[in-house]
Amino acid sequence: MCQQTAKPLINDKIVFHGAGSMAEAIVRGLIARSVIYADNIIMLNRSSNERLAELRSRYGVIGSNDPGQKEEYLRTSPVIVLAMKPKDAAAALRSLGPNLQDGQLIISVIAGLSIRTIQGLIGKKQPVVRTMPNTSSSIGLGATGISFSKEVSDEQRRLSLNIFEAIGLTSVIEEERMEILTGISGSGPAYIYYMMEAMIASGIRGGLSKEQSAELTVQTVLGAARMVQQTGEEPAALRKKVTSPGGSTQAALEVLDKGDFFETVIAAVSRCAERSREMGAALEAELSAETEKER
Ligand SMILES: NC(=O)C1=CN([C@@H]2O[C@H](COP(=O)(O)OP(=O)(O)OC[C@H]3O[C@@H](n4cnc5c(N)ncnc54)[C@H](OP(=O)(O)O)[C@@H]3O)[C@@H](O)[C@H]2O)C=CC1
Ligand SMILES: O=C(O)[C@@H]1CCC=N1
Repeated sequence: MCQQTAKPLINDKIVFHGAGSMAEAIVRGLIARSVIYADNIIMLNRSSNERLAELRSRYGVIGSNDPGQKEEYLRTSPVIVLAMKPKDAAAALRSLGPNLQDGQLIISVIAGLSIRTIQGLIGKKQPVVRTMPNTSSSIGLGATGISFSKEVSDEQRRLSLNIFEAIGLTSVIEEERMEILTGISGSGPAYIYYMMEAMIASGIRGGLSKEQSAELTVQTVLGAARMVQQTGEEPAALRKKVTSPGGSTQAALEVLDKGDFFETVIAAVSRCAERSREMGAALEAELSAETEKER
């Protein structure tokens, strides 16, 4: 008897234009959740054949560096995810523009790059979804901010949400909030890892083995995040429950406060948002310079 296999949620071909850490995190998450067949995912990069071979063997995706094939994939795929570094985006978008067909959906994960600048560099009012995911998408625990250009159809909106909902939480926001979101959830995993690095190092300095210190730190971070999620209590309320008056936690928090921990984190998030805006402004300036040259 012929076995019925469930159709995956996403049946469109998706091209990843850029095949680095963020593209891999999304692809890994999508494949792990079986929401798309691997051979519907095409990964392109600029030059690294070894990287594409690695991705092909790891996930069964299609990866190509052949200029003719790349052009064909970009011309025909209904969805193109822009996943190169901001510094490479202007050149990539300028050469992409003439190949695009009306209605092909552009999804960007590039920090700072606005919808307006994307459409300007492409030279067309293409439907654009601007997102800011994070690398935890690779294990289905991503947090992605999403904004839509007005050209995005309902169907394309649903498709974009399907992609990012499959790999974590999504939050549809006004585009002007994308930079602050980048400061919280796009770059946020790095702050938590940094904190963990410091906690692990202190455990080792205090005589724990590296393994013990790492294991205890991971479980502590995981447990703390789950506590906030599952109890619904505010982090401040949960912190108070750990902190006995005059006890060891209070002593530790006083040291953090001496280093202005709370305001330092706020300053870091704010600098991250500002840096995203600077990167966006640099790309917008490239667009303006080009428009000026054409006059
Ligand atoms: N890493 C993260 O945590 C997050 C990153 N982002 C955003 O994702 C984007 C990518 O970051 P990340 O994955 O870390 O970067 P990586 O450096 O890991 O990857 C960049 C990729 O882009 C490719 N590339 C460069 N130029 C072109 C081009 N012209 N055409 C096709 N591919 C090209 C590179 O190919 P090659 O190696 O061959 O040059 C490489 O595969 C950035 O814009 C960043 O802002 C967003 C959220 C989180
Ligand atoms: O560091 C960066 O620019 C990117 C954006 C968010 C996370 N990484």
